[in-house]
Formats: sequence, C-alpha cells, structure tokens
Amino acid sequence: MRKPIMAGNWKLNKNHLETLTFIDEITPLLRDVSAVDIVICPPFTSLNVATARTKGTNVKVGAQDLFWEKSGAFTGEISGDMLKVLGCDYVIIGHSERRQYFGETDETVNKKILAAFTAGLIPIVCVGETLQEREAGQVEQVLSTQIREGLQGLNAQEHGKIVIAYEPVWAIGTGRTATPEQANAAHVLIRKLLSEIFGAAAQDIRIQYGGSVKPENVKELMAQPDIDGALIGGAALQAEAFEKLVRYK
Ligand SMILES: O=C(CO)COP(=O)(O)O
Repeated sequence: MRKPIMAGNWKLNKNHLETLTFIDEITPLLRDVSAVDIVICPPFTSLNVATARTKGTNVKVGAQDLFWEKSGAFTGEISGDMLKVLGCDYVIIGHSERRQYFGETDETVNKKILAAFTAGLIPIVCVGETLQEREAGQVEQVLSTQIREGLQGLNAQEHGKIVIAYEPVWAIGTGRTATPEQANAAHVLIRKLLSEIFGAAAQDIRIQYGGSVKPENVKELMAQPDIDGALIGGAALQAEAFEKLVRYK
C-alpha cells in the first residue's frame, strides 16, 4: 500500500554539465518503471537543468535543503518557492551532515518542513542516531526527540505526504550498513512515533532507509515490511548502479 520511493542524495557532487549527462543516461534506463517513485537530489546549481531535462519523465527532482523564509536579507539562502518554481517536487531536510556541520537543529528542521509544505514541496526528513548514541542505548530516545520536536505541529490532513529517512549516522558513507533487522526495528519505532502525530495515517507514511545502500544489499533491506525505500548517497551517483537500486527486486 506504500509506494516505494528511491532517492539519490548527490550531496556535493556533479556540476550542471555532469548532471545533464547523468539524466541522459538514467531516463531511458528507467522509462518503464512505474511501481517506484524515483527522485534525484542534485546540488542547487544543477536544479535548473535537472528539472528541465527530466520534465515529462518519471524521474523527479529534489533539493538538498531550503531556508524557511520566503525572501529577504538572508545571504546565501534559497526559499521553497524558488525550488518549486524551478520544478522541484521534493526537498531533503535535516540530513545528518547538515546537523553535524551546519548547525541544523530539530527546531530549524521543523521550520523548514512547514516552509516546504507551504511551498508545495514534499519534505524528505532525515533522522538517525550516532554510533556513540547507539552504543549508549539511546536510539529510542534520540529518534523520539528528533521526530517529536522536528515534526511538531504537523497533522495528517496538511502534512501526510511527508517522507522520513532513517539514516543511522554510523552507516553513512562508511560501508557499514545497518542489518535489515536493525533498520526495520528503527522504522517500526519511527512509525509508532509518527502515529502519535498523524494517527492512523502514519501507516501511509513512507520511511526510507539510508546509509551505505548499494545494489548488493538493497534487496534484503527492501524486503523488510517497514522499509519503504532508500535514500542513497555514493551508489546513486552512477546511472548503472542507480538503475539497479530502483529495480531492487
Ligand atoms: O547520507 C546518505 C544519503 O542521504 C547515505 O550516504 P551513502 O549511501 O553514501 O552512505
């Protein structure tokens, strides 16, 4: 009942020319796929060409961040409206790299989620614990704070299309994936937390797993009942690998 969603988070990779090359490779390969939502999230400078080149295809485009204000004296920032008018459909919010290096907090995540919905974008909201937190037995506490504070004030009617990405920080770019069972257990916990906010509609919210997802491990992760897709970094940068990830079955 939840349509799988496979998204590539390109991070700081690919200029606009490389973006066009990737899109020209990937769109013919994925043309027949309709059972999975496909999203690429290039850097801001590539979004213009990405939305233009994917227009009319089944590949959707997302940004990697946004700012919560609509306009004004906020040097270096990008608004949700700017992304929407470019043709973006999604925006990643609260990635652990933004939390770690750029001062993102649950409070700013919350403001950004609301701004994304106001602009008509679907937020992909990242949560996840560090290795230290996992080893200290704090997974539940960390996820619960991130969800309760990050998603404060949301409701099923207006915000039910939200996508959550569970990305344990210790699995990102490390080659160390959570086991399918570990990941699913976290997803079950997240869904329980979502049901406090969204009620029964939490059953329809898609929860992606992220952290060293590759063509070799995607199938067993996707076989878990509460894993509804993946947010993929490194392995999403090559068309051939990304095709395999989208065709995970
Ligand atoms: O952070 C990630 C996606 O947002 C995961 O990155 P990797 O797939 O490179 O581990």
